[in-house]
Amino acid sequence: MSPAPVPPRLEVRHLTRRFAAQAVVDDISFEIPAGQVTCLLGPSGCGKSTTLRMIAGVDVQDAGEIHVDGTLICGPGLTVPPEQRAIGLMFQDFALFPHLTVAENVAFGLSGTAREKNARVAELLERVHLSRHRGSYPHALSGGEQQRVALARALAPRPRILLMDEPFSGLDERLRDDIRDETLALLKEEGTAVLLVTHEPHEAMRMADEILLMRAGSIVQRGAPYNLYNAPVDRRAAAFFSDLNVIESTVEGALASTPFGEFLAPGHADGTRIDIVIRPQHLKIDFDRAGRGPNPTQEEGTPARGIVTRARYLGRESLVEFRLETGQVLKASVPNVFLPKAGTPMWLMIRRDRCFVFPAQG
Ligand SMILES: Nc1ncnc2c1ncn2[C@@H]1O[C@H](COP(=O)(O)OP(=O)(O)OP(=O)(O)O)[C@@H](O)[C@H]1O
Repeated sequence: MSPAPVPPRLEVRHLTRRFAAQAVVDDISFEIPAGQVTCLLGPSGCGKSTTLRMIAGVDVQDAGEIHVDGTLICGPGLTVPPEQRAIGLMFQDFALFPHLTVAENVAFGLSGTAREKNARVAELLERVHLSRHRGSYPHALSGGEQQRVALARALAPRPRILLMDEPFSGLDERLRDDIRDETLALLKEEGTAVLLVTHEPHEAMRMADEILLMRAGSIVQRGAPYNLYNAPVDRRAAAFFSDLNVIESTVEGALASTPFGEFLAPGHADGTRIDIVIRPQHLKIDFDRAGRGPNPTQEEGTPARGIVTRARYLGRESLVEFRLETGQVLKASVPNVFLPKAGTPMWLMIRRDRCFVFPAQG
């Protein structure tokens, strides 16, 4: 007989929360297995924190259920109190206890003998490289160190689930990526199921095994970061991850005509207005040779001539803006330093395999 399937560590079914008759979380369902980091990503006000608060037990849903390891903890007629949920919390303001030392902060939620507690505190402080600060008070630590103490404190009781709400947003920009990587390594070692709320796509891409993209209370797309970036469900989902170029067209005979040649628009009826969407890094640039550009290719289609209107160096790449003969402005992102003068004619090609075709918005 095959073993019974392991239930997900966290399972949320049809969760709904209304304020003044408006659903700010509207029938969402998802699951997180042990050891997985899932990011709830979306713009401000889309319902991310409300979702987290219901799972933590500090807010109660109007409908739906929450299960941990296959056991109902919150549903019709049942609400397990927050302190009995084995769920750890880590929020933006780490809220360390100022009158307790680093070691005392980490030990705060621990049970067991003094020896067991000391061993767990020592293990975690070692892991976050803060052993030498065990006797320090929070005010004597940097923001990044305080964040690591908060992480150690949240993980100390070995929670089954860790909920993190914008945990890195109070930190210096330059510190953040290092701390994200360190945090991720520790979370993976501990095998906790993590639900991390963020409005920053970069953070979700860096941290998540799975992203749940949320908009106006609903999950509009879910999947690995690669899938959300490379196969967005709609133009707004695509725009969440980078700048976009949008070329508008109308379908005729299953084809859409553009300055870059004709595009297939299967499944769109004749007369449908569509947006052909492409990220700036998928535009290619070539030089103008006395009014001539490169030959058309199957992959890149027909090149279109444009005039440079602006070029800016952004560090890792340069952003060059062009005006096509149709008047449309397109942005191309080019690695390293590429700063052609305004007015320079150049040729643009677009990676057809990187274009998305959506019905026009609005
Ligand atoms: N207690 C409350 N009473 C009334 N409305 C609320 C309450 N809590 C949240 N809301 C509303 O619910 C919506 C979702 O809020 P929520 O904090 O979940 O969004 P969020 O996606 O986490 O946003 P942010 O990233 O800005 O924190 C917002 O419009 C908010 O004003």
